[in-house]
Amino acid sequence: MGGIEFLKGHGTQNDFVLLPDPDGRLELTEARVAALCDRQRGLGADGVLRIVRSAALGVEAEGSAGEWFMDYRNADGSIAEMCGNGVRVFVRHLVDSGLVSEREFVIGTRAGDRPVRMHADGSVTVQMGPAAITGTSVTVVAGKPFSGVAVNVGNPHLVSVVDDDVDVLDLRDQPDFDSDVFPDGVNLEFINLLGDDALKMRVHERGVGETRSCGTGTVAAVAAALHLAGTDAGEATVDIPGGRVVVEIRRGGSTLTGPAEIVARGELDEAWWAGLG
Ligand SMILES: N[C@@H](CCC[C@H](N)C(=O)O)C(=O)O
Repeated sequence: MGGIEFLKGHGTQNDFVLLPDPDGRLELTEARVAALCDRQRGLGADGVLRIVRSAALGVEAEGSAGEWFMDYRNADGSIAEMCGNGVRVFVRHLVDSGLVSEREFVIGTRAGDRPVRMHADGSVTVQMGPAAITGTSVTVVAGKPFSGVAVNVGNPHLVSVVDDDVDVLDLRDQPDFDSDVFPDGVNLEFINLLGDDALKMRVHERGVGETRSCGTGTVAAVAAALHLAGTDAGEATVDIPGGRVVVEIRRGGSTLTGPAEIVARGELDEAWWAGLG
């Protein structure tokens, strides 16, 4: 008997295990996701993208106009609303594998439907919805406080402008944050402003740790930078350790454009999977 099909992909080095599950048959427990993402005892990834038809998901995908739904999980097994880099990789797979024949379509996510467009070079533009400024808060990295702008892009972010080069921050441990402001946890972005239309960013993701990129984080970062400059519309490149993306913010909406790569495919061992429970 064959194993369970998987693919491995990344968007600006934010990497994912993709699990094609059109009919929603896989039992994706927290333990299975955490084992798959473990870089020593599993395949290794920042998260899992389950590729499931909206119709097979029932209530969770109710009202989605998308044929396909991105069921995203963080590396620790927790469920998150949205993943900007993940959507691009998800789209790349759907188009490359022929599951979708158009270049423009809609993906269902827990944060709502996301219209997408795949370009000739394989890069993808995602309409990310509104990036809502929700207040301010403080995070503490290695004993040093950084004030930031809270932004909701379907999932929660706190963006701090840093005077020193973001490269010097030690993000190995979970930075402290105010759990009264972020009861469900938060993604923490640290940015350098490189001019009016360019940022450099590092990120500590909720449910993962430091990653080499976070798509929703880049949208939050540009929205916060514009907000601090007294405006709510503009475009910027964001350099993250894993590459570069382009973000556009406009009133009530935003777009994220960047690369997406599929790098491997194979089968999980069924006995290993079953043993994880
Ligand atoms: N890497 C993602 C964000 C994934 C979810 C995040 N860790 C959360 O818990 O909200 C992205 O590219 O947006």
